Amino acid sequence: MIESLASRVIPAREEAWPVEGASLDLIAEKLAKCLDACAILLDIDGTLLDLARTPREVWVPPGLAATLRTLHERTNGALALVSGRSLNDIDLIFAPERFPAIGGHGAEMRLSIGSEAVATHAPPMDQELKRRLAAIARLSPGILLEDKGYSLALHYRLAPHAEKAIYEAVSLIRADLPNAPIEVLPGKCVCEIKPSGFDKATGVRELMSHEPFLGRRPVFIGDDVTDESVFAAMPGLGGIAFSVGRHAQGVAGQFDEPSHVRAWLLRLVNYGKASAAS
Ligand SMILES: O=P(O)(O)OC[C@H]1O[C@H](O[C@H]2O[C@H](CO)[C@@H](O)[C@H](O)[C@H]2O)[C@H](O)[C@@H](O)[C@@H]1O
Repeated sequence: MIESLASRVIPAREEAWPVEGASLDLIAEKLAKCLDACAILLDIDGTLLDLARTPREVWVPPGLAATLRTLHERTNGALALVSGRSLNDIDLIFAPERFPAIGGHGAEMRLSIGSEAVATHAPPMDQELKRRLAAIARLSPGILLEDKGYSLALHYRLAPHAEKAIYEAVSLIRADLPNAPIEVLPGKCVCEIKPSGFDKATGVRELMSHEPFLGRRPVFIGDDVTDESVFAAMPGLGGIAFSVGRHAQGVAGQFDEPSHVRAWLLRLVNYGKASAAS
């Protein structure tokens, strides 16, 4: 599957495709010339948006939605958000904008702004299991529950001392249910219990097998452990990846923080304008 997709990658004008070791600025300049052969894939929390104390407190800075909209147009619709959040949540954050997206770490996918989710890889989580996991929040004030329907996330950014106790409590519940098809996904101050069998990389591979993404070179930016599967998938898809806030295996470059990602995306848009005019 990976090979067949890679072999269908548009051999993007070689002079335009960024070379290894190039500066982020030069990469933006080169990518701007071949956006019609690229797919732009962007993680949300910690990549596009600054991290906030709680999931509800994130904020979309002025200009970001317009930048994403322009990139969506310049790639003929091949821009997608790739997130651990549910599609519903993504839409609330970016409202009134809507973008193609992979939600729930690959549980859900929407191929175009106007379409509904085309893939739902996860049935609702068993209610009894959810109740047991939710009770873990009683361990300490400050532990927040995020119910995504098919998964449950326990956030401890406001109760960092509770991290060990949360993971221990989750392990005990899992030990009780050795055959349950679930896995624990550690994120930034969050412990998520999700169905096994998919991740962001499976979501991205599936997305890239559909129009308008099919045959394009993906450019992915992500910050978290949960983005590493996508970093690893990029070479097989003929794409490149960038990390945020830390070095990661196999990435072509690193941004220090989300505001640098936003500024780089804006440069990409502006370089694109300049090359369209010349
Ligand atoms: O894949 P992403 O788009 O990066 O989403 C990952 C998780 O992001 C959210 O949690 C994280 O961001 C919150 C807001 O900044 C922060 O308070 C929390 O500590 C982080 O873990 C979201 O709530 C999760 O569902 C996503 O899986």
